[in-house]
Amino acid sequence: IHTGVGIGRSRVQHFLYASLSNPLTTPRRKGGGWSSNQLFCTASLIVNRNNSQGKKRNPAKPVDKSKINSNVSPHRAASAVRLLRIEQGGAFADLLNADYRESAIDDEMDYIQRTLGFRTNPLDARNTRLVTDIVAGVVRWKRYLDYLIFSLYDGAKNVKDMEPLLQQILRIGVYEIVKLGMPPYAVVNENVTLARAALRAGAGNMVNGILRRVASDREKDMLPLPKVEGDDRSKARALSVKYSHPVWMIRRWMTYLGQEGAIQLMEWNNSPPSFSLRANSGRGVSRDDLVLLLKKLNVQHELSPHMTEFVRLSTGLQSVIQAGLLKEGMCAVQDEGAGLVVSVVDPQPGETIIDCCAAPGGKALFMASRLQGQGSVIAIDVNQGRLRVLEEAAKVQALEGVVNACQDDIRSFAVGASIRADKVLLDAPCSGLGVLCKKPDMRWKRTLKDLEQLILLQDELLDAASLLVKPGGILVYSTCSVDPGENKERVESFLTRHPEFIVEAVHKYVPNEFISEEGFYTSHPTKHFLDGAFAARLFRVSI
Ligand SMILES: C[S@@+](CC[C@H](N)C(=O)[O-])C[C@H]1O[C@@H](n2cnc3c(N)ncnc32)[C@H](O)[C@@H]1O
Repeated sequence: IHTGVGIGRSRVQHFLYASLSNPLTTPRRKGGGWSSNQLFCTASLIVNRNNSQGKKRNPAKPVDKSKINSNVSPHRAASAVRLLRIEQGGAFADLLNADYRESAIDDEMDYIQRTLGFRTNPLDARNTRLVTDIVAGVVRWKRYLDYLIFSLYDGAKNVKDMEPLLQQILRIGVYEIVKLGMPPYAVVNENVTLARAALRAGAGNMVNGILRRVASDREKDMLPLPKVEGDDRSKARALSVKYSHPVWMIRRWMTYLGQEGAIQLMEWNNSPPSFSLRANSGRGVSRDDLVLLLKKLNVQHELSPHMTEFVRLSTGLQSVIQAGLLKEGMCAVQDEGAGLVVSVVDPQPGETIIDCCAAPGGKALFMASRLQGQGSVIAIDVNQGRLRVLEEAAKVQALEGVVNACQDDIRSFAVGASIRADKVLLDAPCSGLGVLCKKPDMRWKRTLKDLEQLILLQDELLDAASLLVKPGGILVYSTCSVDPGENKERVESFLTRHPEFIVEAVHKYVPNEFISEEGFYTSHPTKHFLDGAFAARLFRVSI
């Protein structure tokens, strides 16, 4: 029996046959737990190593100093370039900022040089955090920022008429003044300098005019805003500017959450996200151990009231990342909303679990850690690149003996397979409408047409996943959406096609506050202050 990740489909099936008749019992590492002494030593080592790494953060390759423009603010130049890359589809808004490799910092400077024609002074840790915050904020507030810019500037009818770099510089400036409340004088000067250096004097003049006008209108509390009035369509259009979301999403939310509910959800999506960490029992790290490490790093935290492995951070995620706790596999960043889906699956040692859409592995690895070294998680995903991330994470978290990755489309896998698992998780591709707070660019990428296509795909994947459940076994269908069309309606439709399944209410598995009247698990951001998530537990009564 193989214990490594990355095996092909036929080997997975062979593995399954073997493990079903003879459950895999990988023993837990002897002495796998960590003493508090070990943990303190580890934390010190990590912190010290990080400090020494910090000294090495100067660019490794020789820099042509003549091309460094030290008048330009590094975080604004980097933000403008990153925003351009996001808009052109080459990057995404990374809130974790987890890439502290020298090469990544070099890459950022290379992009700046290629786009603007010069380098800036290097980004220090504070500047790097500012870039993350500004980029995420500008992406979130894009529609509102553009409304302000084009209400105050009549040279262009709409965004498309303005050159892209100028547009990003203006958005950054307006965001800094209006949403961050930064001193207007500095914001105007710095963004004018950037526009002059990266474009031309005339662009600097335009930035000067618009930002000054924004600053003065804000001072007088006279910033323009459309009135929320008229029929639903007009109201949704005005709300779309005020809360910077696509009209189609607002109209959908107004239908099933009401106008107030839709506004609350948008306010949540526009707020800075908070993060949770899961202590990795795969490496023998308990939540108490993790708490000791966080105390050592002076990171504020509180215990999750819902799950014994989870800790909530108020701030300090960057310190956790820089200290290497993720890289060392001590813990993983995971939202409790997603973690509770694993509680619905309720993995038990010795079980064989198939995760049909497993990558990048958040739930697969948490399920694997709950198996305590006995049993297996077959992690299937159609996307090779994302599956590679899962495989790497399985190694880091010392779970590769339990997780077996397999690249395949679950629809063809299920048709050819004669295997049946104890539990099958289908964490379906979805609109992600429950996690917009953590994914600032997602709201602009999704369309109503996507949602309609995803619903068709979810039905097909559910049909396929159901083939893999043994009689008496469990199928869990989950999403990170708050849309009933992707959640309870998909389950209702599945049950009409599959009378061999019935709903098992999730009372035994998650706290009551998360249980819908139909017996499903639902986490709603504005009710539970977690990511949105949904899971239904379906019991296979017959063959
Ligand atoms: C919501 S994500 C899964 C997240 C994952 N469960 C986790 O916790 O990290 C959905 C995944 O479904 C995969 N997927 C989409 N269509 C698929 C298919 N037909 N067969 C297998 N995987 C598929 C995507 O590649 C994507 O990784």
